[in-house]
Amino acid sequence: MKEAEEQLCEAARKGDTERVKALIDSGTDVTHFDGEGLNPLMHAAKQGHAPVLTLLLSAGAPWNGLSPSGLSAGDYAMKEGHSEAFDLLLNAGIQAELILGTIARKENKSEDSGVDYLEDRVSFSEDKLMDSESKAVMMAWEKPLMEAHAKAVCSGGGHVLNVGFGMGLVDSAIQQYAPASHTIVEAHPEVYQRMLRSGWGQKENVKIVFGRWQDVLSQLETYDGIFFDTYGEYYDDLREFHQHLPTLLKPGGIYSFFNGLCGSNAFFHVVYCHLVSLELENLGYSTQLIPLPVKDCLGEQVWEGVKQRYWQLDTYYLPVCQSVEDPE
Ligand SMILES: C[S@@+](CC[C@H](N)C(=O)[O-])C[C@H]1O[C@@H](n2cnc3c(N)ncnc32)[C@H](O)[C@@H]1O
Repeated sequence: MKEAEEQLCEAARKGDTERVKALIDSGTDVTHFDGEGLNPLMHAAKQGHAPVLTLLLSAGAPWNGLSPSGLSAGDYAMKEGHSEAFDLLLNAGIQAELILGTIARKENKSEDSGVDYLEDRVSFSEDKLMDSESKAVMMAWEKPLMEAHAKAVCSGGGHVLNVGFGMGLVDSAIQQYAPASHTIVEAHPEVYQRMLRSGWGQKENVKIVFGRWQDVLSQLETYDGIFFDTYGEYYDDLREFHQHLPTLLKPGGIYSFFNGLCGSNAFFHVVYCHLVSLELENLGYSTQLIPLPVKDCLGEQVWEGVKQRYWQLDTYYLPVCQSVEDPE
Protein backbone atom coordinates (compact mmCIF):
# COMPACT_ATOMS: atom_id res chain seq x y z
CA MET A 1 0.00 0.00 0.00
CA LYS A 2 1.39 3.38 -1.04
CA GLU A 3 1.71 6.21 1.42
CA ALA A 4 -1.23 8.61 1.46
CA GLU A 5 0.91 11.40 -0.04
CA GLU A 6 1.89 9.23 -3.01
CA GLN A 7 -1.77 8.30 -3.43
CA LEU A 8 -2.67 11.99 -3.46
CA CYS A 9 -0.16 12.67 -6.26
CA GLU A 10 -1.60 9.77 -8.24
CA ALA A 11 -5.23 10.81 -7.69
CA ALA A 12 -4.34 14.40 -8.69
CA ARG A 13 -2.70 13.14 -11.89
CA LYS A 14 -5.76 11.04 -12.74
CA GLY A 15 -8.20 13.85 -11.94
CA ASP A 16 -9.96 11.70 -9.34
CA THR A 17 -11.68 14.46 -7.38
CA GLU A 18 -13.47 12.09 -4.97
CA ARG A 19 -10.22 10.41 -3.98
CA VAL A 20 -8.37 13.74 -3.72
CA LYS A 21 -11.12 15.09 -1.47
CA ALA A 22 -11.08 11.99 0.75
CA LEU A 23 -7.30 12.11 1.10
CA ILE A 24 -7.35 15.82 1.94
CA ASP A 25 -10.13 15.24 4.49
CA SER A 26 -8.08 12.56 6.17
CA GLY A 27 -5.21 15.02 6.65
CA THR A 28 -2.84 14.05 3.81
CA ASP A 29 -0.01 16.52 3.26
CA VAL A 30 -0.88 18.53 0.11
CA THR A 31 2.65 19.98 -0.09
CA HIS A 32 4.34 16.60 -0.59
CA PHE A 33 6.82 16.18 -3.46
CA ASP A 34 6.97 12.68 -4.94
CA GLY A 35 9.98 10.78 -6.27
CA GLU A 36 9.83 12.75 -9.54
CA GLY A 37 10.02 16.00 -7.57
CA LEU A 38 6.43 16.95 -8.38
CA ASN A 39 3.67 17.84 -5.93
CA PRO A 40 -0.06 17.07 -6.32
CA LEU A 41 -0.75 20.56 -7.69
CA MET A 42 1.83 20.06 -10.46
CA HIS A 43 0.37 16.67 -11.38
CA ALA A 44 -3.13 18.14 -11.66
CA ALA A 45 -1.85 21.19 -13.57
CA LYS A 46 0.05 19.04 -16.08
CA GLN A 47 -3.16 17.18 -16.90
CA GLY A 48 -5.40 20.25 -16.72
CA HIS A 49 -7.63 18.91 -13.91
CA ALA A 50 -9.14 22.21 -12.78
CA PRO A 51 -11.53 20.78 -10.11
CA VAL A 52 -8.59 18.99 -8.45
CA LEU A 53 -6.58 22.21 -8.48
CA THR A 54 -9.45 24.00 -6.74
CA LEU A 55 -9.55 21.35 -4.01
CA LEU A 56 -5.79 21.42 -3.51
CA LEU A 57 -5.53 25.20 -3.47
CA SER A 58 -8.38 25.46 -0.94
CA ALA A 59 -6.56 22.91 1.20
CA GLY A 60 -3.49 25.15 1.28
CA ALA A 61 -1.31 23.72 -1.50
CA PRO A 62 1.22 26.49 -2.29
CA TRP A 63 0.82 27.87 -5.84
CA ASN A 64 4.54 28.60 -6.11
CA GLY A 65 6.30 25.30 -5.36
CA LEU A 66 9.08 24.48 -7.84
CA SER A 67 10.04 21.17 -9.43
CA PRO A 68 13.74 20.21 -9.72
CA SER A 69 13.74 21.79 -13.19
CA GLY A 70 12.50 25.09 -11.74
CA LEU A 71 8.92 24.82 -13.01
CA SER A 72 5.80 25.62 -11.01
CA ALA A 73 2.30 24.16 -11.41
CA GLY A 74 1.41 27.26 -13.47
CA ASP A 75 4.34 26.64 -15.82
CA TYR A 76 3.05 23.11 -16.44
CA ALA A 77 -0.51 24.33 -17.11
CA MET A 78 0.88 27.01 -19.45
CA LYS A 79 3.15 24.57 -21.31
CA GLU A 80 0.30 22.11 -21.85
CA GLY A 81 -2.17 24.83 -22.86
CA HIS A 82 -4.68 24.07 -20.05
CA SER A 83 -6.30 27.49 -19.85
CA GLU A 84 -8.77 26.81 -17.03
CA ALA A 85 -6.04 25.34 -14.85
CA PHE A 86 -3.74 28.22 -15.79
CA ASP A 87 -6.35 30.84 -14.81
CA LEU A 88 -6.99 29.16 -11.47
CA LEU A 89 -3.28 29.14 -10.64
CA LEU A 90 -2.82 32.68 -11.89
CA ASN A 91 -5.61 33.92 -9.60
CA ALA A 92 -4.20 31.96 -6.69
CA GLY A 93 -0.78 33.51 -7.36
CA ILE A 94 -2.12 37.06 -7.62
CA GLN A 95 -4.19 36.70 -4.44
CA ALA A 96 -1.29 35.26 -2.47
CA GLU A 97 1.21 37.84 -3.71
CA LEU A 98 -1.21 40.71 -3.07
CA ILE A 99 -1.23 39.64 0.53
CA LEU A 100 2.27 38.32 1.06
CA GLY A 101 4.47 39.44 -1.84
CA THR A 102 6.82 36.57 -1.08
CA ILE A 103 8.29 35.83 -4.50
CA ALA A 104 9.65 39.24 -5.43
CA ARG A 105 10.99 39.82 -1.94
CA LYS A 106 12.79 36.51 -2.01
CA GLU A 107 14.14 37.01 -5.55
CA ASN A 108 15.53 40.41 -4.73
CA LYS A 109 17.10 39.47 -1.46
CA SER A 110 20.63 38.97 -2.71
CA GLU A 111 21.32 35.63 -1.07
CA ASP A 112 21.65 37.56 2.14
CA SER A 113 25.14 38.83 1.71
CA GLY A 114 24.19 41.64 4.03
CA VAL A 115 26.07 44.07 1.77
CA ASP A 116 24.15 47.17 0.87
CA TYR A 117 24.56 47.70 -2.86
CA LEU A 118 24.86 51.47 -2.60
CA GLU A 119 27.87 51.18 -0.28
CA ASP A 120 29.42 48.47 -2.38
CA ARG A 121 32.10 48.86 -5.08
CA VAL A 122 30.97 48.45 -8.67
CA SER A 123 32.97 47.66 -11.79
CA PHE A 124 32.37 48.80 -15.34
CA SER A 125 33.25 47.01 -18.53
CA GLU A 126 32.19 47.45 -22.15
CA ASP A 127 29.14 45.27 -21.82
CA LYS A 128 28.18 45.33 -18.16
CA LEU A 129 28.12 47.06 -14.83
CA MET A 130 28.67 44.62 -11.96
CA ASP A 131 28.47 44.73 -8.19
CA SER A 132 31.20 43.29 -5.97
CA GLU A 133 29.57 39.83 -5.98
CA SER A 134 29.65 39.58 -9.79
CA LYS A 135 25.95 40.20 -10.05
CA ALA A 136 25.03 42.31 -13.03
CA VAL A 137 23.59 45.72 -12.19
CA MET A 138 23.08 46.42 -15.90
CA MET A 139 24.01 44.67 -19.14
CA ALA A 140 24.43 45.82 -22.72
CA TRP A 141 22.04 43.18 -24.10
CA GLU A 142 19.25 45.35 -22.72
CA LYS A 143 20.11 48.20 -25.12
CA PRO A 144 17.20 47.56 -27.55
CA LEU A 145 14.84 47.35 -24.57
CA MET A 146 16.13 50.64 -23.18
CA GLU A 147 15.68 52.24 -26.62
CA ALA A 148 12.08 51.06 -26.67
CA HIS A 149 11.49 52.40 -23.14
CA ALA A 150 13.00 55.76 -24.16
CA LYS A 151 10.75 55.91 -27.22
CA ALA A 152 7.70 55.27 -25.02
CA VAL A 153 8.47 57.84 -22.34
CA CYS A 154 9.56 60.48 -24.87
CA SER A 155 6.53 60.03 -27.11
CA GLY A 156 4.84 63.15 -25.73
CA GLY A 157 8.05 65.25 -25.77
CA GLY A 158 8.46 67.76 -22.94
CA HIS A 159 10.12 66.97 -19.63
CA VAL A 160 11.50 63.51 -18.92
CA LEU A 161 12.64 61.84 -15.69
CA ASN A 162 14.80 58.72 -15.48
CA VAL A 163 15.49 57.00 -12.17
CA GLY A 164 18.68 54.88 -12.27
CA PHE A 165 21.53 55.74 -14.70
CA GLY A 166 23.39 52.41 -14.74
CA MET A 167 25.23 52.30 -18.07
CA GLY A 168 23.35 55.31 -19.36
CA LEU A 169 21.69 53.28 -22.11
CA VAL A 170 18.20 54.63 -21.59
CA ASP A 171 19.53 58.14 -21.00
CA SER A 172 21.53 58.09 -24.25
CA ALA A 173 18.37 56.98 -26.04
CA ILE A 174 16.29 59.68 -24.31
CA GLN A 175 18.81 62.31 -25.48
CA GLN A 176 18.09 61.32 -29.09
CA TYR A 177 14.58 62.72 -28.61
CA ALA A 178 15.98 66.09 -27.39
CA PRO A 179 13.53 66.52 -24.51
CA ALA A 180 12.95 70.03 -23.11
CA SER A 181 14.50 68.78 -19.89
CA HIS A 182 15.99 65.44 -18.88
CA THR A 183 16.34 64.75 -15.16
CA ILE A 184 18.38 61.74 -14.01
CA VAL A 185 18.31 60.42 -10.46
CA GLU A 186 21.28 58.22 -9.50
CA ALA A 187 22.23 57.02 -6.03
CA HIS A 188 25.49 55.13 -6.43
CA PRO A 189 28.55 57.36 -5.86
CA GLU A 190 30.74 55.56 -8.40
CA VAL A 191 28.05 55.54 -11.07
CA TYR A 192 27.48 59.22 -10.37
CA GLN A 193 31.22 60.02 -10.67
CA ARG A 194 31.36 58.15 -13.95
CA MET A 195 28.38 60.15 -15.26
CA LEU A 196 30.22 63.36 -14.47
CA ARG A 197 33.47 62.12 -16.04
CA SER A 198 31.65 61.24 -19.23
CA GLY A 199 30.16 64.71 -19.59
CA TRP A 200 26.56 64.16 -18.50
CA GLY A 201 26.82 67.12 -16.13
CA GLN A 202 27.55 69.46 -19.03
CA LYS A 203 24.60 68.60 -21.24
CA GLU A 204 22.33 71.59 -21.58
CA ASN A 205 18.99 69.93 -21.01
CA VAL A 206 20.24 67.45 -18.35
CA LYS A 207 19.79 67.83 -14.61
CA ILE A 208 21.45 65.20 -12.44
CA VAL A 209 20.05 64.57 -8.99
CA PHE A 210 22.44 62.53 -6.88
CA GLY A 211 20.81 60.44 -4.17
CA ARG A 212 18.28 57.71 -3.58
CA TRP A 213 15.01 58.56 -5.31
CA GLN A 214 13.32 58.08 -1.92
CA ASP A 215 15.49 60.90 -0.48
CA VAL A 216 15.36 63.38 -3.35
CA LEU A 217 11.64 63.46 -4.14
CA SER A 218 11.41 67.06 -2.95
CA GLN A 219 13.91 68.08 -5.69
CA LEU A 220 11.76 66.58 -8.43
CA GLU A 221 9.08 68.35 -10.46
CA THR A 222 6.38 67.04 -12.77
CA TYR A 223 7.14 65.20 -15.98
CA ASP A 224 5.66 64.18 -19.32
CA GLY A 225 7.59 60.93 -19.32
CA ILE A 226 9.06 58.87 -16.46
CA PHE A 227 11.22 55.75 -16.56
CA PHE A 228 12.16 53.75 -13.45
CA ASP A 229 14.94 51.14 -13.31
CA THR A 230 16.88 50.76 -10.08
CA TYR A 231 18.96 47.89 -8.70
CA GLY A 232 19.15 46.16 -5.35
CA GLU A 233 15.63 47.21 -4.45
CA TYR A 234 12.50 45.20 -3.65
CA TYR A 235 9.15 44.96 -5.36
CA ASP A 236 7.90 47.04 -2.43
CA ASP A 237 10.18 49.89 -3.54
CA LEU A 238 8.70 49.84 -7.03
CA ARG A 239 5.26 49.79 -5.45
CA GLU A 240 6.25 52.73 -3.25
CA PHE A 241 7.51 54.66 -6.27
CA HIS A 242 4.14 54.10 -7.91
CA GLN A 243 2.46 55.84 -4.99
CA HIS A 244 4.30 59.02 -6.06
CA LEU A 245 3.21 58.87 -9.71
CA PRO A 246 0.16 61.09 -9.21
CA THR A 247 2.50 63.91 -8.07
CA LEU A 248 5.34 63.23 -10.52
CA LEU A 249 3.53 62.46 -13.77
CA LYS A 250 1.70 65.22 -15.66
CA PRO A 251 -1.81 64.52 -16.97
CA GLY A 252 -1.41 62.67 -20.25
CA GLY A 253 2.18 61.67 -19.35
CA ILE A 254 3.69 58.24 -19.95
CA TYR A 255 5.28 56.09 -17.28
CA SER A 256 7.35 52.96 -17.85
CA PHE A 257 9.64 50.78 -15.75
CA PHE A 258 12.10 47.95 -16.30
CA ASN A 259 9.91 44.90 -16.14
CA GLY A 260 12.37 42.34 -14.84
CA LEU A 261 9.89 41.05 -12.25
CA CYS A 262 10.57 37.36 -11.63
CA GLY A 263 12.47 37.22 -14.91
CA SER A 264 13.72 33.70 -14.39
CA ASN A 265 10.35 31.94 -14.25
CA ALA A 266 7.75 32.32 -16.99
CA PHE A 267 4.69 31.77 -14.81
CA PHE A 268 5.86 33.90 -11.88
CA HIS A 269 6.54 36.65 -14.40
CA VAL A 270 2.96 36.45 -15.69
CA VAL A 271 1.68 36.64 -12.11
CA TYR A 272 3.77 39.74 -11.43
CA CYS A 273 2.81 41.42 -14.73
CA HIS A 274 -0.82 41.05 -13.66
CA LEU A 275 -0.10 42.11 -10.11
CA VAL A 276 1.73 45.30 -11.04
CA SER A 277 -0.93 46.20 -13.63
CA LEU A 278 -3.63 45.69 -11.00
CA GLU A 279 -1.81 47.83 -8.48
CA LEU A 280 -1.29 50.59 -11.06
CA GLU A 281 -4.96 50.36 -12.03
CA ASN A 282 -5.89 50.97 -8.39
CA LEU A 283 -3.84 54.16 -8.60
CA GLY A 284 -5.69 55.23 -11.76
CA TYR A 285 -3.24 54.05 -14.45
CA SER A 286 -3.81 51.69 -17.33
CA THR A 287 -0.90 49.46 -18.32
CA GLN A 288 -0.25 48.15 -21.79
CA LEU A 289 2.37 45.40 -21.96
CA ILE A 290 4.14 45.44 -25.31
CA PRO A 291 5.81 42.11 -26.17
CA LEU A 292 9.38 42.37 -27.42
CA PRO A 293 11.27 39.21 -28.42
CA VAL A 294 14.64 39.02 -26.65
CA LYS A 295 15.79 35.48 -27.40
CA ASP A 296 18.21 36.62 -30.09
CA CYS A 297 19.97 39.12 -27.78
CA LEU A 298 20.65 36.44 -25.20
CA GLY A 299 23.26 33.90 -26.24
CA GLU A 300 25.05 31.79 -23.61
CA GLN A 301 28.15 34.01 -23.85
CA VAL A 302 26.16 37.01 -22.56
CA TRP A 303 26.16 35.52 -19.07
CA GLU A 304 29.83 34.60 -18.89
CA GLY A 305 31.22 35.71 -15.53
CA VAL A 306 27.80 36.80 -14.28
CA LYS A 307 26.60 35.20 -11.06
CA GLN A 308 22.84 35.38 -11.64
CA ARG A 309 20.88 35.15 -14.85
CA TYR A 310 18.25 37.67 -13.93
CA TRP A 311 16.43 37.17 -17.21
CA GLN A 312 15.66 33.79 -18.78
CA LEU A 313 12.53 34.35 -20.81
CA ASP A 314 12.10 34.71 -24.56
CA THR A 315 9.76 37.70 -24.49
CA TYR A 316 10.07 40.99 -22.63
CA TYR A 317 6.83 42.81 -21.82
CA LEU A 318 7.44 46.53 -21.94
CA PRO A 319 4.96 48.40 -19.75
CA VAL A 320 3.43 51.62 -21.02
CA CYS A 321 1.29 53.25 -18.33
CA GLN A 322 -0.97 56.23 -18.61
CA SER A 323 -3.60 57.79 -16.40
CA VAL A 324 -7.03 56.39 -17.30
CA GLU A 325 -8.60 59.83 -16.96
CA ASP A 326 -6.03 61.62 -19.07
CA PRO A 327 -6.94 63.30 -22.34
CA GLU A 328 -5.92 61.29 -25.42
C1 LIG B 1 19.73 48.63 -13.73
S1 LIG B 1 20.62 50.09 -13.52
C2 LIG B 1 19.82 51.21 -14.60
C3 LIG B 1 20.17 50.96 -16.01
C4 LIG B 1 19.71 52.06 -16.95
N1 LIG B 1 18.30 51.96 -17.18
C5 LIG B 1 20.45 51.99 -18.26
O1 LIG B 1 19.79 52.13 -19.30
O2 LIG B 1 21.67 51.81 -18.27
C6 LIG B 1 20.08 50.64 -11.94
C7 LIG B 1 20.69 51.94 -11.48
O3 LIG B 1 19.90 52.43 -10.39
C8 LIG B 1 20.75 52.94 -9.40
N2 LIG B 1 20.01 52.92 -8.12
C9 LIG B 1 19.84 51.88 -7.28
N3 LIG B 1 19.05 52.23 -6.25
C10 LIG B 1 18.68 53.51 -6.48
C11 LIG B 1 17.85 54.42 -5.77
N4 LIG B 1 17.21 54.06 -4.66
N5 LIG B 1 17.70 55.67 -6.27
C12 LIG B 1 18.33 56.04 -7.42
N6 LIG B 1 19.13 55.20 -8.13
C13 LIG B 1 19.30 53.96 -7.67
C14 LIG B 1 21.94 52.02 -9.47
O4 LIG B 1 23.08 52.60 -8.89
C15 LIG B 1 22.10 51.80 -10.96
O5 LIG B 1 22.92 52.75 -11.53
